[in-house]
Amino acid sequence: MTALIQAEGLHTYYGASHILFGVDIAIQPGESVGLLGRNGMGKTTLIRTLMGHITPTRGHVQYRGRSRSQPAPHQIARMGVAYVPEGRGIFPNLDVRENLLVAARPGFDGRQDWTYERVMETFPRLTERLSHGGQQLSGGEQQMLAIGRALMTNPDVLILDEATEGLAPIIVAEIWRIIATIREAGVATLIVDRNYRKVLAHTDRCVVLEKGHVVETRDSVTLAQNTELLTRYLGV
Ligand SMILES: Nc1ncnc2c1ncn2[C@@H]1O[C@H](COP(=O)(O)OP(=O)(O)OP(=O)(O)O)[C@@H](O)[C@H]1O
Repeated sequence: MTALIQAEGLHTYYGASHILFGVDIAIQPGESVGLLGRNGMGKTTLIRTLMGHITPTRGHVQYRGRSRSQPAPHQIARMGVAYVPEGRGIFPNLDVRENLLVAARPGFDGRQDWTYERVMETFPRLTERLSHGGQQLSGGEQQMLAIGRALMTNPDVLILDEATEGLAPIIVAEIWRIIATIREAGVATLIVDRNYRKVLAHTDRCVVLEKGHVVETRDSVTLAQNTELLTRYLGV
């Protein structure tokens, strides 16, 4: 099986600061992968490198088995990779419906599984807010809209960075329900979230980063039972 994303030996810097040290990570079709590690260990930097927002100084990333040097973020998106960044990224001046429709496009192989109607069914809360502008939505609704927009691109892999950050518990629960629905639909996911228990429960496998190095890759069920490793790498 060809991986949707296969990164090997990534080294990433911000100016003179060396952040990622030879990171390998792969995401297979339909697979749910968690990215764990304490604050500042390089999770967001890795995601931004995979998305082409930062160019690694060494190493390379293949998308569906294809390499090209320094692909732009829009080219990576066209390979079926959707990214919901920390802090969202919706159009504040468009209403909910417009935000979704403007993002709509067929997937990599022409699939159109995620129609406007299906996204609406997945996010019942948004149906009550259709004519609201992006800026009128609550933080949780904005997050749902950001995920909905990503689904409208019919991705094969959805990358979620801190999707539940700063939201009320009832909304957090709703977002995890949505993540489970997306997983059941066969969309691969890469998830970063402070709630490591939830990440372990909603993924097949987790990769642990420590100071820019991958220190563990284990199936999530095994890792959830290994308190020694969780304490060592997550300080819990
Ligand atoms: N734009 C930037 N310029 C310089 N250094 C940065 C920048 N963004 C992040 N860093 C540094 O890079 C390191 C890794 O940060 P990163 O955000 O990738 O970590 P993280 O694991 O996602 O943590 P967090 O959960 O705190 O976001 C940190 O030391 C951080 O201070």
